[in-house]
Amino acid sequence: MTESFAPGVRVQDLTVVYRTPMGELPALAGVGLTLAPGTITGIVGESGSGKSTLALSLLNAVQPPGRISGGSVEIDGLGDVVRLTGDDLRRARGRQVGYVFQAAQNSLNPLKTVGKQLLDLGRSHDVADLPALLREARALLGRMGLDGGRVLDSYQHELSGGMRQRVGIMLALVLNAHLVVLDEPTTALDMITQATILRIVREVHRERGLTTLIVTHDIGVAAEVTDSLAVMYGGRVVEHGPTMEVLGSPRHPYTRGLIRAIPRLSGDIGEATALPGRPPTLGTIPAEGCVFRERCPLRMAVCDTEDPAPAAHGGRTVACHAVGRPVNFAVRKEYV
Ligand SMILES: Nc1ncnc2c1ncn2[C@@H]1O[C@H](COP(=O)(O)OP(=O)(O)OP(=O)(O)O)[C@@H](O)[C@H]1O
Repeated sequence: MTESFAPGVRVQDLTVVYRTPMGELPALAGVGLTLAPGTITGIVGESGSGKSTLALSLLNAVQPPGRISGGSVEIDGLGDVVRLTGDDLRRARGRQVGYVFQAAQNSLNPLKTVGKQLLDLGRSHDVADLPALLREARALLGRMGLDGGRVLDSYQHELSGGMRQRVGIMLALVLNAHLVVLDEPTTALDMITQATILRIVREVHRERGLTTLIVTHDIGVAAEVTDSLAVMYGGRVVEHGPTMEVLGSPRHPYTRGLIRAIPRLSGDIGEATALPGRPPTLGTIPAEGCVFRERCPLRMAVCDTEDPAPAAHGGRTVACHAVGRPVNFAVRKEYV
């Protein structure tokens, strides 16, 4: 890959199942998602909606008891990563796809300093100039407000959760990958540090011409950094489009509910309305019909039997039977 190559990513019909006592159950069911080259895409949704599973699939890194049972993940310059195996897959991870997993704070090796682990990473990817790699790591850590030299000489237990998280972000960026996947990159951080990290993620994204995917629980984080936003529910992408459009005029009833549930900084906390009910688990995702119908104020008869396919509505895709159809006014009035 060349220096300025931001890859596009096309996830098509992706299904991932986990083995459970009830048999193999889908955590992702026929997911489609396109990441345009050079953009930052956010994935939001409640716990268990499949965000991390989708992020892992971009690296073909779903671990047993899970497996990708269908579909493809085409990354420009790499091909379908679902088909990559062995050395090709190992080389792609880190070098072409940089990633920070959700548990990044705990994923360092406790027996080696950060610097030693960085050198191991460099060697495993055949980096010829290891001193340059160390310099780059120190510079990235410095930008994130840390003393790079000190951090590289430290063991995991000598670093706070927030420092380890920043080490994780450094490791995702240091090999100069052009597709970067960040799963909850700022959860362990206080508000000020979170803002700093997000600014750096955005700056590095722009400077290097990356394609970036950020998984987050936090719609505020998504609003701040992403160009495009995918909303997940029950293993489906229910709405996807430009972030400001999705947040400014959400169309899927789940997206609306999520946004109404956010307490505003200014104004009455009572204005936030919790979404009634709970998200489904693998065992309770309905086998047919719309996965959101139990909590949906726009439920219609068809929702019980047909899983709505994502359909284009302007620059957006929305998977809902009620969107784009005339809806019973009494229901709408109560809901809007
Ligand atoms: N190792 C596993 N074994 C069985 N089920 C799993 C496993 N990992 C995830 N799941 C299930 O798959 C579904 C999707 O999980 P996933 O972690 O992708 O969701 P998520 O949206 O990232 O949630 P969170 O925000 O809590 O991380 C959930 O129902 C989860 O319980």
